[in-house]
Amino acid sequence: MAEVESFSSYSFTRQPKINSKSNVLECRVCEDVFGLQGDKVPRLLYCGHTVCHACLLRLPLRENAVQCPFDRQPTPVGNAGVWGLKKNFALLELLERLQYNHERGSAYFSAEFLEKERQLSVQCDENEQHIAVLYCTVCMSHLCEECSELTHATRTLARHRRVPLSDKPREKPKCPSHPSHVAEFTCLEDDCQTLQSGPGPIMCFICKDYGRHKNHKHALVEAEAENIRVSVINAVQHMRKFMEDMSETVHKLEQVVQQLESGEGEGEPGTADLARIRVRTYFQHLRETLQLQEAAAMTAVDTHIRERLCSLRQLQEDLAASLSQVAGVCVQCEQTIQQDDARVLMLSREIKEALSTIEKQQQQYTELSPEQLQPDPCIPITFTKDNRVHIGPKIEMRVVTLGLDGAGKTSILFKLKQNEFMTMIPTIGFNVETVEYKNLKFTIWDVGGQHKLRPLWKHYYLNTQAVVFVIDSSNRERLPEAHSELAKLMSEKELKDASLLIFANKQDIPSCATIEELTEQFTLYKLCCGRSWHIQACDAQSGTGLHDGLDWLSRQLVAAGVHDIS
Ligand SMILES: Nc1nc2c(ncn2[C@@H]2O[C@H](COP(=O)(O)OP(=O)(O)OP(=O)(O)O)[C@@H](O)[C@H]2O)c(=O)[nH]1
Ligand SMILES: [Mg+2]
Repeated sequence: MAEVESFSSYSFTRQPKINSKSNVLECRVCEDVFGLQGDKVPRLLYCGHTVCHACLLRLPLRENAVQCPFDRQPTPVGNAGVWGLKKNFALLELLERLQYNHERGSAYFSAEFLEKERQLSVQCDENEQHIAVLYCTVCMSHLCEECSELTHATRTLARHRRVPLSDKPREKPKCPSHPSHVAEFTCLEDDCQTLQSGPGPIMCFICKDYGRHKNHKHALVEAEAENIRVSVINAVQHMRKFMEDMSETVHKLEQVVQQLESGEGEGEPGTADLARIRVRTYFQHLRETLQLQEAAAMTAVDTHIRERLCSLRQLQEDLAASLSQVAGVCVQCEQTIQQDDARVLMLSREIKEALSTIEKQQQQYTELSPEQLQPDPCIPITFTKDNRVHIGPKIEMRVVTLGLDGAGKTSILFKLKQNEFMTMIPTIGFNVETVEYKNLKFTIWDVGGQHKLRPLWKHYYLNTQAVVFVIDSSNRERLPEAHSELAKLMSEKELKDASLLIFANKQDIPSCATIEELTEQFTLYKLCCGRSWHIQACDAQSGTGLHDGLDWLSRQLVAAGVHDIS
């Protein structure tokens, strides 16, 4: 007994190790801690429950058997009575180990441990200003360290078993219908479980075997509560994991905010500043490039003006000289006709020479260009997409028309040039025409598309600003062939900067492939990735769509587009 005492009434200053196990080391009938020998030795019943020797002695014998106080299962005892029942050796071993540890125990409750107990925020029963950390299982009072020492100072009270607050023994519930009995069971029937009013699902053995829960499914209160605890612990673990994840995200957010605002290290710019710097640098570069382009454009215009003024002044001077010469000859002629006959004859040779010079000058005058004869002070300016300036009435564009034989290339060219649709013969070699449209002058090279002529296409690539690829949309069988030729063109280095206009021709023929079908079949978005391209439905017979195609082409060359300029 002395051993048990020394084990159960340890000071609050000891480690909680033994204590935290003590609830499994108590006899659940008398709530005294089991002993290694004597009255408190734990003995096993047939049903598996363990009861101390003293409590077993108090149980009534029925037909030479003791009934388990928990589940009323009988355990036969022989002539030796309860002395003959087996000791619970596993428990004894555990007890021994704990006791050994305890006797060796030099450790004390750590400040950290006491702080944990304080966090339960239970008031000390002796002094309401204090926070309890212990529970006296005899006085059933909650105590702080100080009050525990003060109130349990006497020799008898010092033996009271005090456990950390978190190890306070759980109270056994009483049966609501039979308050003198412990409610050991809980009913598992749905109706009893969900019952809001009334006695509820917990019950004693009387209710279970004879009363309102007779034949109901049931479980031990302890086991069921343990199940609930396990599921709550799982839920808590789940929540902790959730909290960890959230904290991690919050931490990441913090880091990102910091990196955005102030960068990785001391004095380093954050990503926000870096983005601003990039924008500023980009526009600074753009301004510098624009300034250079503006200067180049200005130089081009100044040169044009200077040359123009120079030639105008030269013409002015030439004409003024001719004018005075003609006027002089006129005067000379008028004076000559006033002279007498002999003098007129003498001067005739001189007059003839003067008139012949004037005739030559007149001839030169008639040979002057319309611009020289009808000078226009306007300076027509067009800006190209790369911000170059074009001075003159028409901006020129070099275009090559390619596609399979019979696609309608020549038909399109002649429709654009002469607005005529003629039955064409296959092109052997090429046709070249200039087509003027708004303020553009297209030089269009139409190259024969027959298989044997295709190796010659490459000779037309140099300096080509745009490729017009013509497809016969009505000939579905040849679409794969057209696709393969277009794919080859797209891989040509010399054409890498050229714009691509695809004319989906012969749209007048029913059942021809639509723009959407061709875009998909030719995988145009992939094939023409990184290049300016456009697919235009058209038919060379009526001319529908052809000018839309030219408009698109002009927009690839001219900055503001022909609509804005013309
Ligand atoms: N219905 C219809 N027929 C067209 C159209 N365009 C061209 N054609 C006809 O298609 C045939 C071939 O036209 P071409 O212009 O010679 O074809 P191409 O692409 O120049 O052929 P090659 O010179 O051999 O490369 C001719 O009979 C044209 O009349 C169109 O839009 N609709
Ligand atoms: Mg042709």
